[in-house]
Amino acid sequence: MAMGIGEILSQLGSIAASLMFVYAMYEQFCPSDLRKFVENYKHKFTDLMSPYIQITFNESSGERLKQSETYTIIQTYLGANSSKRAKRLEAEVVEDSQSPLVLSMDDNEEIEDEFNGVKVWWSANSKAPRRKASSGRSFDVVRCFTLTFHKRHRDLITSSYIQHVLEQGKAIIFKNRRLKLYTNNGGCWWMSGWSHTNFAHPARFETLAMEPEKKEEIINDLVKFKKGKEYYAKVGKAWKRGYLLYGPPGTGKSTMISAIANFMNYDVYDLELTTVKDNNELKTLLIETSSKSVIVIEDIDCSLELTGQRKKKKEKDHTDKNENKEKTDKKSEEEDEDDDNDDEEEEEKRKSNVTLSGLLNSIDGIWSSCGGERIIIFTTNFVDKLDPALIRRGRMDKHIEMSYCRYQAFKVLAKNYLDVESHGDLFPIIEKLLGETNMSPADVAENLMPKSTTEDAESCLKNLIQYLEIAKEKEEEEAKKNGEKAQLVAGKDKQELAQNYRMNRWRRQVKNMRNFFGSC
Ligand SMILES: Nc1ncnc2c1ncn2[C@@H]1O[C@H](COP(=O)(O)OP(=O)(O)OP(=O)(O)O)[C@@H](O)[C@H]1O
Repeated sequence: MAMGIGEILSQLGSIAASLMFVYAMYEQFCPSDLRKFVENYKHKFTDLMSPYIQITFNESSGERLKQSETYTIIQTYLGANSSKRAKRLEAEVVEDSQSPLVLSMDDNEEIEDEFNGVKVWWSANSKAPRRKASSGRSFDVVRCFTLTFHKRHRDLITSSYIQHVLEQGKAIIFKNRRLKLYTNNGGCWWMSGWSHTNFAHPARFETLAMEPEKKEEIINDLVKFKKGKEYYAKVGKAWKRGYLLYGPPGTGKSTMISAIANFMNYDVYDLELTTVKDNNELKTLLIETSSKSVIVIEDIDCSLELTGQRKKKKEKDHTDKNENKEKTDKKSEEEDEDDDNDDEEEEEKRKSNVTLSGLLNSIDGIWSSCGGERIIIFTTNFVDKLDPALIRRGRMDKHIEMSYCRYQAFKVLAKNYLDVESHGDLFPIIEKLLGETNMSPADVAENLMPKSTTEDAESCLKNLIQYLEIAKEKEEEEAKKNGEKAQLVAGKDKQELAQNYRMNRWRRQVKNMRNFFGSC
């Protein structure tokens, strides 16, 4: 006999009501032990029937329920994917990030991901913590991500996919983080160690004025280094690179360091050697540096104790100076020496007890104790003053000369400062003058900068030409003076030589006469 729809619905309704009643009775009156037992078997039964596996990643872990790093990395990875796919998102402002607004999946939201053609599902949930935190932050609920996948992909997911998620998540965190500038000159003798601020120098390779081939060579070297993890491991070398930047003041050594840090997305450790007490403190500071960083020692020649070759060179300079003293005007020489002594005293005061060997040991030591991915950069205005041991290949792998501004470098500055790439009349004049004068990019840049809002590019270029002409004249005068001085010295030398020659000839004649009369 056929049942009417109304009858079916009323029967279904009464079954549902009975089930709900039974469930409510079970929840209320069933002893907790029995309930646990039932739950356990219920899970076992569903696990047996379900072809899916679930892995849960909790927000907090450990005794103190600390924020789990893995959870944060997964959250970042899913954030990048879910912001495009999920409908309910949670927003958070993270201070130390370049993109401070971070979006992640909201509770009970689910998204699908695909890896090597295999589909997986991630869901965000909350649950009660298994145990209470012993101290510190306490949680009413613990948030977690659940990864669901088919059991036939277990190996792929557990070995490769999770690895992929962690790598991608870390890469996103690394890309978005704010760079830090660490310094060790806290200013107080009792405060050793690094302090940091955000690193926000705008220098980029695109705005760095130097010969394009040289720039490209450096960029290629950096790219090779960045991708070189396996290579360095294969050849058994620490994953580090040393650069020596040398050249006159204002040629862009510090600017280059900032451009390198921005290009590599590395933190900068600006090591002020003169405030480091001794070799031990230096070692500690270097060990505390993190990987993916640039360690910088500026003006290395001024910071170190006089050792080895520098000592010898100084002694030689001193002897040379004494010899010159006899040849040049005594008064001006005394004035010069007074100035030199003042400079030396000042330099001596600034020096710490870090020795060259201490620096070499510390630098070599960090590579064996801290792993890699660090770039170390020394800068100097006087490359000849440096001990060869300090800058030998292997320690300073690449020696980069930062030179005076020539035409190609000027073009970059003109583009940066005036937004002009050519000027039919003025560019050729500037090209010629830059070839005849030694002017630093800093000076060229200063002269290119408009002095008022009404000054246009052409008048800035004309200012530069005027400045270059004056500089050229000065250089020529200087060269003339030096030439005259050299001639004077050479003239005095000639007179002395002639006098010596006459004396020797006279001595020889006397000696011959003595011999002659002696033999008679
Ligand atoms: N090659 C360059 N490209 C772009 N700008 C430069 C360059 N060289 C110098 N400048 C400009 O000049 C200023 C000074 O340059 P920087 O401090 O980098 O020179 P430096 O070689 O480190 O000088 P010092 O030896 O005195 O420390 C920079 O702020 C920058 O604006």
